[in-house]
Amino acid sequence: MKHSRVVAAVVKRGDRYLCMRRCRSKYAYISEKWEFPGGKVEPDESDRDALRREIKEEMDWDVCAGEALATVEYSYPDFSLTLVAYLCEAPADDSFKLLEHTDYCWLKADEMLSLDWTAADAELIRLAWPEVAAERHGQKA
Ligand SMILES: Nc1nc2c([nH]c(=O)n2[C@@H]2O[C@H](COP(=O)(O)OP(=O)(O)OP(=O)(O)O)[C@@H](O)[C@H]2O)c(=O)[nH]1
Repeated sequence: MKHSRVVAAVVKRGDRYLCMRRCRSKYAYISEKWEFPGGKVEPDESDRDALRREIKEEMDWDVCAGEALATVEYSYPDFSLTLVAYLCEAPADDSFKLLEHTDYCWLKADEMLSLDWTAADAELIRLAWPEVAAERHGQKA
């Protein structure tokens, strides 16, 4: 099974985070799901360089990765990944484009789990904001 290292930017502006919706994909389990912007790290590339490159490519936006927020190991039916999320302050210029996504929104941490995330991202959110996951679990019980 193919394994990739994937970096994702959790872009923060005030108390909200940037959530992006993927395009349709041949794999139903990631098709049109919500994710954080980013992509695969190429051989000999650092996480931070990969993040800067991917966000430039898919949003024409200049984002600089800050501290690592959380790492998730996840296996989908056809491939596996190590997903590393970095916290990033939103640049003052927020004129990004949707070159590879179909939608976006800025949500507070306690609102994020209302979206239909990829399974890896749902796990990442629970790991990064455990209080939000606990609160949501409590509401459901
Ligand atoms: N960018 C991104 N990808 C994610 C996240 N969560 C997650 O499971 N993935 C998966 O990780 C893989 C990243 O691939 P990608 O398509 O975004 O990146 P890429 O442009 O480098 O890949 P490509 O050149 O093969 O198309 C996809 O299979 C995607 O579904 C996430 O939060 N952000």
